[in-house]
Amino acid sequence: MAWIQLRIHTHRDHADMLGDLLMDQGSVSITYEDGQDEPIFEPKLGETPLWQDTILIALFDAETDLAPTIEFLETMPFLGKGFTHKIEQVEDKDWVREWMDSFHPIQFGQRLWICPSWREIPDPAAVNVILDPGLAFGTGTHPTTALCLEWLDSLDLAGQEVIDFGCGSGILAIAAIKLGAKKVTGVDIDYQAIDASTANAERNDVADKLALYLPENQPENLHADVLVANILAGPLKELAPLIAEKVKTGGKLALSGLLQEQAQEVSDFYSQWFDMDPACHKEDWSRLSGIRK
Ligand SMILES: C[S@@+](CC[C@H](N)C(=O)[O-])C[C@H]1O[C@@H](n2cnc3c(N)ncnc32)[C@H](O)[C@@H]1O
Repeated sequence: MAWIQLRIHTHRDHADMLGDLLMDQGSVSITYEDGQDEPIFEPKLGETPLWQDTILIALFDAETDLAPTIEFLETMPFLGKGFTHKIEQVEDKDWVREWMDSFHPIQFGQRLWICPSWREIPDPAAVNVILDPGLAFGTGTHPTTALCLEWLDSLDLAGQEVIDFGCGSGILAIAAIKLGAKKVTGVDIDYQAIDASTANAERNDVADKLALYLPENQPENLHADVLVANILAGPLKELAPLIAEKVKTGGKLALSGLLQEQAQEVSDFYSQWFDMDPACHKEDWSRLSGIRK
């Protein structure tokens, strides 16, 4: 089945209402895109913020005559006569296949691979984490995850206790276990991340070494040899005393989720507790690392 889509530039204050109107007009799905370059990095739980300049895309069955819908929208005061819009044909595809085709095994550092379950493992003798994209963040394709995976691969984790703060899909926690960690604790504010990490750990046969907590349930006196936190600059600064307290003297720390321009400030802040290394960068993102004083 083929489709047509109607693209309309709108303001975030009108986007939801416009979406509802278009669903009433027979649209089968509504999607929102950034109309400018205004990144939204990490919305709070339960929030779905939109961009000031939002592009709304309404999908319709290809047989739909959109003329009455356009006429109707022209009566809306926030759009008006001759409002800017575009109608596009969308060729039908096997979207699941298309999506699956875009994920491939990726190598991080010397030993570690992240492999989608539907792909052949390129190097069965390597350290392989089987992981499919899901609702929680963390497939390995984002530079911040990649920087943390490369850092974990560079360590000798045999027998070490590790904390993964902001565990998302569990990708870093599971990689740490497969790289030799004795025990890993994953913490996340999002219960979907806890569920995803549990399922991914089970699939990788490492669930017995992974303990997962929402922050309010994490054990007191949780201490580790290695702590990795891929969150964002703001929370990393807020959480700094708590993070520092969890790392044993001489223990190792990696922080990511930082934009390059934020790295120096966060590094300076953490140097109260850690001897910090120079930052590593990938695309616009940075990773900091250090040793607990
Ligand atoms: C960028 S994702 C990282 C996921 C995964 N560790 C990775 O490297 O791909 C950040 C995760 O941190 C979680 N998070 C954000 N703020 C947090 C906080 N204050 N405490 C614990 N987790 C937090 C989010 O829910 C999200 O799952």
